[in-house]
Amino acid sequence: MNLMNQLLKGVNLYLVGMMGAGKTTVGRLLAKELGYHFFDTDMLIEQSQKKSINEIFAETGEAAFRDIETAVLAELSSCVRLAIATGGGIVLQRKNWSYLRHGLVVWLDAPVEVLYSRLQNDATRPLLRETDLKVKLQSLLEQRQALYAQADLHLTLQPGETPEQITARVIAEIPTVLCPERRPVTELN
Ligand SMILES: Nc1ncnc2c1ncn2[C@@H]1O[C@H](COP(=O)(O)OP(=O)(O)O)[C@@H](O)[C@H]1O
Ligand SMILES: O=C(O)C1=C[C@@H](OP(=O)(O)O)[C@@H](O)[C@H](O)C1
Ligand SMILES: [Mg+2]
Repeated sequence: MNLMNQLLKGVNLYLVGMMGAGKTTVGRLLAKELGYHFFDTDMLIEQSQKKSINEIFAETGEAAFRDIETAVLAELSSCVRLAIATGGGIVLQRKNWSYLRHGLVVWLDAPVEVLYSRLQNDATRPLLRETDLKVKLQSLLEQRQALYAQADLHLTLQPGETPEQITARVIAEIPTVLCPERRPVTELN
């Protein structure tokens, strides 16, 4: 077992952040690097409801979606050795934090311009439809920033930073949370 796994002891990693920040993309890579299992709360919701996120929002509304999201998170929090990509709104419900706190919460904080460039042609996120995308993203970020900031680890992403580079940075920063006296690890044996 490598140093990182000795430090983590199976603690789950929860990726939080705005739509388009890269939680699903980086979460998958993180799981691979750590020998963890990858889960995405949105994917689990769509599988359990046999509907898309768009359909759930359209047919039962956002409140119902949030209840399902909490139920999925509760299930996941009872497991170990998971890298979990959450939906961008998971931080909104206080009860979700009682589950997130079972693990290590990582905020992938990408600039609005980057989110905008990635989501311009996206049709899978109901909250971004029929609206001025950049204004909406800015407004959501302003509403949520203080919540995201409660994460254990805050990674400010740079334009052009690849998913692989971000994954490596998350891993390097984990010891600074688990062993506060430590600085980022550059070499993991
Ligand atoms: N570091 C990155 N560089 C370039 N594109 C990225 C990066 N991370 C994610 N993407 C792309 O941005 C879009 C949103 O990524 P995704 O992982 O779904 O974000 P989230 O789960 O946070 O909403 C996808 O098209 C993905 O391929
Ligand atoms: O920010 C939000 O409120 C949402 C983010 C989405 O997930 P991603 O962050 O993976 O896009 C999805 O859960 C839903 O559309 C709501
Ligand atoms: Mg996602």
